Amino acid sequence: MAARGGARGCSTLAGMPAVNRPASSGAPPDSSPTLHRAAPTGGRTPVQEVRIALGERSYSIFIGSGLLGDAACYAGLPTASAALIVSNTTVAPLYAERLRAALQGIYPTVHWLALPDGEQYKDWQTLNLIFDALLQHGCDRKTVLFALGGGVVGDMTGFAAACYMRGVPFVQVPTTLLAQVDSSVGGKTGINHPLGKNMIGAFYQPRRVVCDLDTLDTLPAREFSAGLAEVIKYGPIADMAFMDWLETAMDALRARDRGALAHAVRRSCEIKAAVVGQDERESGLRAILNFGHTFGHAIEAGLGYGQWLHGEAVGAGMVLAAELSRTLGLVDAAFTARLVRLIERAGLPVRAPVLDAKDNAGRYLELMRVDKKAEGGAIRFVLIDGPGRAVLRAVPDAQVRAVIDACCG
Ligand SMILES: NC(=O)c1ccc[n+]([C@@H]2O[C@H](COP(=O)([O-])OP(=O)(O)OC[C@H]3O[C@@H](n4cnc5c(N)ncnc54)[C@H](O)[C@@H]3O)[C@@H](O)[C@H]2O)c1
Ligand SMILES: O=C(O)C(=O)C[C@@H](O)[C@H](O)[C@H](O)COP(=O)(O)O
Ligand SMILES: [Zn+2]
Repeated sequence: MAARGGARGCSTLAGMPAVNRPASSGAPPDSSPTLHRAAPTGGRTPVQEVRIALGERSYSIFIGSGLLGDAACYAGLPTASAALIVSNTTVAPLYAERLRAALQGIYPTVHWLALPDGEQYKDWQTLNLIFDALLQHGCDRKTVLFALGGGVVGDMTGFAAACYMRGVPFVQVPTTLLAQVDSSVGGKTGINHPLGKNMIGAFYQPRRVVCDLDTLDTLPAREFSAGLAEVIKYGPIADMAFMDWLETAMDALRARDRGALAHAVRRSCEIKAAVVGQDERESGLRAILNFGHTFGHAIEAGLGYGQWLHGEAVGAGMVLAAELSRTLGLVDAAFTARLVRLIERAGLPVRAPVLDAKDNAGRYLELMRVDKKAEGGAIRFVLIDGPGRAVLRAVPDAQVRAVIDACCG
């Protein structure tokens, strides 16, 4: 499929069997260990493994309870004389010691670094702290980086790994819901620019992803809701059965029920793995993962990074993108109402903020013109082309303006 402007049905996962079969099938063998665990005890969920099939860059995503401190999760990774755990000032005190203890039998030296916490620090200056630490510790080109934290730490650590000595291995240990269901998987790494979100970066895959569901217990409710936005995203773009399930499981998810969480993280990772496995560098299909993001990134940059959380901006952005799809006749009002209700039930804002009191729509359009999906000055939106199907399409400014005017503030 080619996600190019205009035509219906050009960017869809519907009917693509790869999305519905476990991503583990067909993956080439690698050095990932198989985690053998006894039946769950003491409320623990069994360990699940999702494979992302990218030829020699294939890797496993482990999902379960108590994984962070389990050395078995890190067996079979590249050998090195040192590892560097990159975290932040909030997550490091909670979890860095547990990860360090698990890694100390594997790497002779385990260094760690805590970056300042916040989206506003996803920039060059903070990225440079990782290079400073690597050089000050005399880290060589085999050093393995471990990203311990949310999407900000993960995106920056991955980018640092892509750049340091032109590439060192890295592992994602995501501790937010958003990072477990989305940012730790698929190899998009990078930093923000004041003029545009994630504008500087690289596609660079981790060697493994270890999702410890227990870490979500300490996540603030607002951050948890933000993560739910990226979970909800997978329904309208790829899997309406998952959206049905989310409608029944939303209360359990928000109560952080382990079983519900395990299913949400696994299914999200399966869908993302299937998409990325077909289009690693976003030449087409992968753009569907950007549903809600064209508007969402404008909100983040327009308000100033960190004012609205990424997931909050994506939640309101999905409402705008769904409404745009409706005005173009791609979905009906019942579908958009259903999606808006689900986003609301996740504890997310459904009305986008006003970015400019004088010309709000003009400001949105200005910010969206730098979106990475734009071509020749035309902004291209991920639209819902019938429930469970997404399409990438340029839309005339006047229609975008009308939706912004109707849905903001
Ligand atoms: N690479 C990708 O494919 C991709 C996908 C989606 C989002 N992203 C990026 O991810 C970022 C958002 O990630 P995020 O939502 O994880 O935000 P985040 O990394 O800022 O983490 C959210 C907050 O929760 C704290 N935190 C993390 N884990 C915790 C825990 N277990 N207990 C208590 N506090 C914890 C963090 O310190 C932070 O304050 C954005 O920069 C976004 O652009 C990237
Ligand atoms: O993995 C992808 O592809 C995504 O689009 C996932 C998004 O949730 C994520 O926010 C991503 O970082 C956005 O990518 P960008 O290329 O629009 O910056
Ligand atoms: Zn996102």
